[in-house]
Amino acid sequence: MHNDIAQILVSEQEIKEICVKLGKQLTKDYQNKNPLLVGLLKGCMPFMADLSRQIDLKFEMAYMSVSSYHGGIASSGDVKIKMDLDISIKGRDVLIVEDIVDTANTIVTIIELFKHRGAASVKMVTLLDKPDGRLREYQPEYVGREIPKAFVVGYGLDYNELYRNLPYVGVLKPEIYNQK
Ligand SMILES: O=P(O)(O)OC[C@H]1O[C@H](OP(=O)(O)OP(=O)(O)O)[C@H](O)[C@@H]1O
Ligand SMILES: Nc1nc2[nH]cnc2c(=O)[nH]1
Repeated sequence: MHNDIAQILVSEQEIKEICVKLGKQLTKDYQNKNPLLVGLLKGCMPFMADLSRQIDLKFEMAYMSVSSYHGGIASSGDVKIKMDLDISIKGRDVLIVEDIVDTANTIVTIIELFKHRGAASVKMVTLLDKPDGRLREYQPEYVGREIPKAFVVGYGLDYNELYRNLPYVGVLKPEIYNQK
């Protein structure tokens, strides 16, 4: 698997440091609130597991499965809810946890939905932000690392459902895409 990676963009060590830093900030900012962390599956999984253990507060966690990348490396622009939340977010301070913001189609759609459902506040924390990929205007409140406009895999991020288990974030070798 590691042989398919051309370049590591965010190392395992850097990811650990990002989780510690964001965890401290969120602990401070949500001190007197009762936040609900909402992870957007599947990509959020490793980040949510590591980040949540760095937040020194009592909070609930919930998950929603959304997808707009139907295989390959291009957003369809069509955000599908594959599994919805199992709790009400009415009146809650929601913190969405994501692995990446790219076009921002996913996050803008979900924020609109959560506001419509009556959340008291909706903010987001993302491990990666790719500002050059934007198709919609959006600035995440909490960002681990900005990255350039390249398709990345690892630490939750997939290519055709593979590579999510890489412990770092990297760029695939071009021949991997060309095999299809
Ligand atoms: O800003 P955008 O261009 O909308 O891209 C961001 C979304 O893309 C990925 O999800 P994907 O649709 O690939 O589903 P997954 O989490 O199951 O991999 C990622 O986890 C974000 O949810
Ligand atoms: N795996 C992966 N999914 C994404 N979704 C939006 N951008 C990306 C990306 O760079 N890699």
